[in-house]
Amino acid sequence: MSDFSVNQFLEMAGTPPLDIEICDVTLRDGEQMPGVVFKPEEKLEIARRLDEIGVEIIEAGFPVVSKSEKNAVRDICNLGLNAKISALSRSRQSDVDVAIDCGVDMVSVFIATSDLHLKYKLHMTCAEAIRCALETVEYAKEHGLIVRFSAEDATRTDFNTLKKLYKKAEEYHADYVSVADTVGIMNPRTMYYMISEIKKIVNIPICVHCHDDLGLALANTLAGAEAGAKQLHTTVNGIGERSGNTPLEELLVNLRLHYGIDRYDLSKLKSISSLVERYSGVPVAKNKAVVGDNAFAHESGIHVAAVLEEPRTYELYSPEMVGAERRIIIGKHTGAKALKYITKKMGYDLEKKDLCLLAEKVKTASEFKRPITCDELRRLILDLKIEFVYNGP
Ligand SMILES: CC(=O)SCCNC(=O)CCNC(=O)[C@H](O)C(C)(C)COP(=O)(O)OP(=O)(O)OC[C@H]1O[C@@H](n2cnc3c(N)ncnc32)[C@H](O)[C@@H]1OP(=O)(O)O
Ligand SMILES: O=C(O)CCC(=O)C(=O)O
Repeated sequence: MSDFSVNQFLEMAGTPPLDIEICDVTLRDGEQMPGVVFKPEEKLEIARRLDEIGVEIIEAGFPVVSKSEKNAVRDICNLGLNAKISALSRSRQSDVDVAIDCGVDMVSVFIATSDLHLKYKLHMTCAEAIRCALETVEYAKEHGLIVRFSAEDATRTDFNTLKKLYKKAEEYHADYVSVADTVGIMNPRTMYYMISEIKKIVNIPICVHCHDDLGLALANTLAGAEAGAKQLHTTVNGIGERSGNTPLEELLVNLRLHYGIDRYDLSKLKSISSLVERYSGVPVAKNKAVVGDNAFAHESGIHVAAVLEEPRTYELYSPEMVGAERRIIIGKHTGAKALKYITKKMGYDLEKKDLCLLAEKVKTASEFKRPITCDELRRLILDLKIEFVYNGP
């Protein structure tokens, strides 16, 4: 039996096959989340885990940020991972030099191209910014690097200017052009349109780097991929600037369920999520898709009764698929069937009428707005003052 239920509308709606790769930027954009600092050894461990999952590219950092950042990027390059290692670089030869020093395979040369950024941040004309970027792309290529050219704030940039710039970057032998939706302004329809149009202009692969300011980063990334974008950017748990980036775990599960891409090891998603949660100090919301504590937790009596017979009734995909576990919670919404299951596991054999009485007690006891622990449940069973068979420890 499959690990997940199939969406019958995929075939009806027509779903294109995707030709994609993942570039995970947890160690760079993820770390730009205010307050997040990964220790060098933590960066290495995250890189190893990303490699085990099978992401094709790891953006290991932005080496000019600090000495320890540079060392960490270098150490990651020396790990001998399967993934290609990339570093971020401003459109400056000196930034590329530091990346080369680290031994990276790839460099992401970026320049902001929107009027807002040119005027208020770079204090450059568009022509000056383009010159800087192209010279840097050329320099990085001359030094044997794979080069991604990224237009920062691409989605708020005059589209004709942007298309010309991407074409130029291709002429300067960039290996990829990147659409950075830096402030998350896009929606799936506009992203699909934008990527489709860029695809008509350039023959090199396109990257999409989406931010979640409107909660659409994942949807926009998928829309970009459907339009033909090759390289999809992610961060573990979606950490990153402001509202964060496209979450790796959500994207990979979508790629599996909706597009049949099964080369990534999804069973490591829960553990990398917990690791990054711990290292970053950014708690994962309980109700977060795929890796939240409640992703496979059930309290409602009707749900639990069904899940105990067949988990797929209320689980789209199995917890095992992503390395998580199913949990049955006891609380206000618990019914007799759930209690039968839980009490049996605790060693009790209670009659139906006693389970109903126990359910009432559980509902009263859980008015303090929290789940009931097994110890509390045991006390409630004793409170019933009934006869029962106990086979527990
Ligand atoms: C969309 C993104 O995520 S972009 C990446 C953002 N990440 C970071 O900023 C990482 C953390 N940053 C840092 O540690 C520091 O800002 C550093 C080391 C990068 C630079 O530090 P400083 O030299 O002190 O510069 P400062 O931060 O004050 O200003 C940024 C400088 O970069 C320049 N700059 C910004 N983007 C680019 C670019 N793509 N290409 C060239 N120059 C750029 C700015 O014009 C400014 O230049 P100036 O100092 O000559 O005025
Ligand atoms: O496109 C990229 O590779 C990075 C740009 C970026 O981090 C952003 O604009 O948010």
